Amino acid sequence: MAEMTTTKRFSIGYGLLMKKQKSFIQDSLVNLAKERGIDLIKIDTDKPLVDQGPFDCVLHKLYGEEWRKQLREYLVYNPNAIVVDFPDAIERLHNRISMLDVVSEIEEVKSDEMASFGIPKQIVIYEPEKLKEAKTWGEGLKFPVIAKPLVADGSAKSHKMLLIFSSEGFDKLKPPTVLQEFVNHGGVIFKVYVVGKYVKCVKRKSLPDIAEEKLESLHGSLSFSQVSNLTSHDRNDDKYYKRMDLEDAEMPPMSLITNIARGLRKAMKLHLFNFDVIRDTKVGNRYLVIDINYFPGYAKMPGYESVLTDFFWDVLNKKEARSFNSDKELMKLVDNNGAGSDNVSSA
Ligand SMILES: O=P(O)(O)O[C@@H]1[C@@H](OP(=O)(O)O)[C@H](OP(=O)(O)O)[C@H](O)[C@H](OP(=O)(O)O)[C@H]1OP(=O)(O)O
Ligand SMILES: Nc1ncnc2c1ncn2[C@@H]1O[C@H](COP(=O)(O)OP(=O)(O)O)[C@@H](O)[C@H]1O
Ligand SMILES: [Mg+2]
Ligand SMILES: [Mg+2]
Repeated sequence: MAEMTTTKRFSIGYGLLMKKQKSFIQDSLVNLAKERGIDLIKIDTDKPLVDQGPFDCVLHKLYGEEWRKQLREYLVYNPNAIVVDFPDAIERLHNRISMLDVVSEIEEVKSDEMASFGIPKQIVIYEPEKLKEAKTWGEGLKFPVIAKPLVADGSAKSHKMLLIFSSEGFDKLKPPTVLQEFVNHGGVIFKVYVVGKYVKCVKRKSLPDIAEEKLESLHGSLSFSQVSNLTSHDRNDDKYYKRMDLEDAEMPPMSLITNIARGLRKAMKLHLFNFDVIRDTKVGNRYLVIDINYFPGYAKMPGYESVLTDFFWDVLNKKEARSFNSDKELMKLVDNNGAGSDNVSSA
């Protein structure tokens, strides 16, 4: 025990919105990290980052040019600090097209023998009027479709969705919008949490299936809060979900899930994210990734304190497979400081 005092301590500065601080920075996490020699320290966003710390690592879920500038500056003065994760890499997840594009980048190599994966058919639209002229409605997209805001920046607006059954439903669209084919998936969604090398898959309830026979009588659109109304009354919201035993739902093959997770982690150069997966009821062993979120609600993950503490420890002791601030990446950040260099997309 006496030796403990000589062990090096590490500090992690966190830059998180109030809501995230409340859910993520719990005493149980702070204390466990402390026992492992890691101090979690709140970053004061009203003060320049360079005047704070020094931190061995900066953990954040903050956006905007001002914050990027702060991070860049911090790295210039603290070149050995580790930033989890880089804004350029995170940004890819703020657009529902680039977000899922990455899935096709890893698709071919990783499809399992027993199961395959991909994304639902989708298109992006800027002018809904054009969709009225039937021909533009191309690429074999079939009703019903889900209209999702193109931008996924965490705002309430970016989570507002419509289920569209016929072209009349386009009237309510506020473009730019992604139209994605609705896929029946048995009312169960799999949320896969990724924390560096760690992968955890949990089940959650989702939108109920829409019977084919029902479709002829369905027109226009429904906002998500109304979705349960379109199914027969025995499937109505709570009652339906209570009866539909989540526990009975079969889990996806873990080998497939970990392969996707590893592929995404490497392709996106991100360490902290989750993704939503559904199983296409029609096909059975086909899995579709529908959403990827940066730094999700980890506190909902069983044993999140030890998973995150292990990850911090690995990062601080350089045990994470991928080196963080490799020269190249640091250069990109620093370069971006100068005028005219906009070639920093993570694609
Ligand atoms: O609020 P929480 O804890 O439910 O976490 C949200 C996530 O829920 P999940 O962990 O997947 O169940 C949520 O995931 P979903 O989009 O619901 O799949 C988002 O990651 C959300 O972040 P943002 O608002 O999109 O920036 C997350 O919200 P923030 O807390 O990061 O704002
Ligand atoms: N293509 C789809 N087919 C069926 N259900 C879907 C589809 N896309 C989304 N959903 C349902 O809508 C919910 C919200 O969509 P998602 O893309 O995850 O948006 P968000 O970023 O707001 O979580 C999902 O959790 C799922 O229940
Ligand atoms: Mg989601
Ligand atoms: Mg999301």
